[in-house]
Amino acid sequence: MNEAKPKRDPQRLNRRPTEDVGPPVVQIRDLLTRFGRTVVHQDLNLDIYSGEILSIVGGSGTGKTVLLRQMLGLEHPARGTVRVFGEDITAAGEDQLRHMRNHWGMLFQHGALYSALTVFENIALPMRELRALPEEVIRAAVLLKMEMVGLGAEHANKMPSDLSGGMIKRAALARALALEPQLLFLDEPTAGLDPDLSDSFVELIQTLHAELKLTVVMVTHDLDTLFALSSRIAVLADKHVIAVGPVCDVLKVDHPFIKQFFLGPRGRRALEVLEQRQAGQESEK
Ligand SMILES: Nc1ncnc2c1ncn2[C@@H]1O[C@H](COP(=O)(O)OP(=O)(O)OP(=O)(O)O)[C@@H](O)[C@H]1O
Repeated sequence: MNEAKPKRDPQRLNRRPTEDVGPPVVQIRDLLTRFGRTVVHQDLNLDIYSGEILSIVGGSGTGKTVLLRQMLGLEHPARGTVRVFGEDITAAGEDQLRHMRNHWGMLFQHGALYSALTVFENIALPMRELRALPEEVIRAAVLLKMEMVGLGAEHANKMPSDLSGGMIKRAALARALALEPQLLFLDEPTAGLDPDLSDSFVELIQTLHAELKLTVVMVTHDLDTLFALSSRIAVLADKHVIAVGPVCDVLKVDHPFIKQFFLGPRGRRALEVLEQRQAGQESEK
């Protein structure tokens, strides 16, 4: 069980999921992130294991997006290491990073699709950038990805501006899955979707996570999404990870952010939904 007080022992901070899941897919050690005089992360440690959905939560400006960008090698910390699949990406060159990114998928909240490209071309883009795949392979793969995310082939030649918000998310997810990544990064995946679309997108992520055996790293403010998807939650506060674990463990940590975020009216409502869903699953067994 993690405690709220800052501590130096990364192993205690990063208790693994109960089953043996091998070495971490992402391992962050002693991270220091600074912008000018502002320190965003200090002594931040985090391990993310194969096959889990790890959600990062924290107050506004606590450095969730920056942390995600550091895992992608898009930003570099002032100190510390970020290893992805064992490679220290803080020390990797651009060529190596480009190669490594072929094993990751990313779904960003903004700029999800290129507005000047059709849905087909958007999803094909990562495959074309490899410059190694014949056109018929790309075509078949794009249509397969579209099917996987529930987008019919009739949408292939549409422009993003012709799609609904939910369809844009699905197309962006298809593009994130284009190169069959083992690791998927999601930044606010359900932001901007109404509750029904949000629920169906969460179900889609659940299905793909199970079928493709993905490891997922997600940043979200949405408690329903968080509770529905997360294997574990990492809470960012006081410049580092103050708690990480399954939601039931994190809720026991005595920290003002955790109380306010999870145990306010919205948090309680989302927890009730989670408990009802779990009770339903138990009675189905
Ligand atoms: N390129 C940059 N230059 C200067 N400051 C930056 C830069 N990028 C991020 N910051 C600062 O770092 C802090 C963390 O930013 P970040 O966007 O990661 O927060 P966040 O936790 O994702 O917040 P939110 O939940 O509001 O999206 C903020 O104070 C932000 O202003």
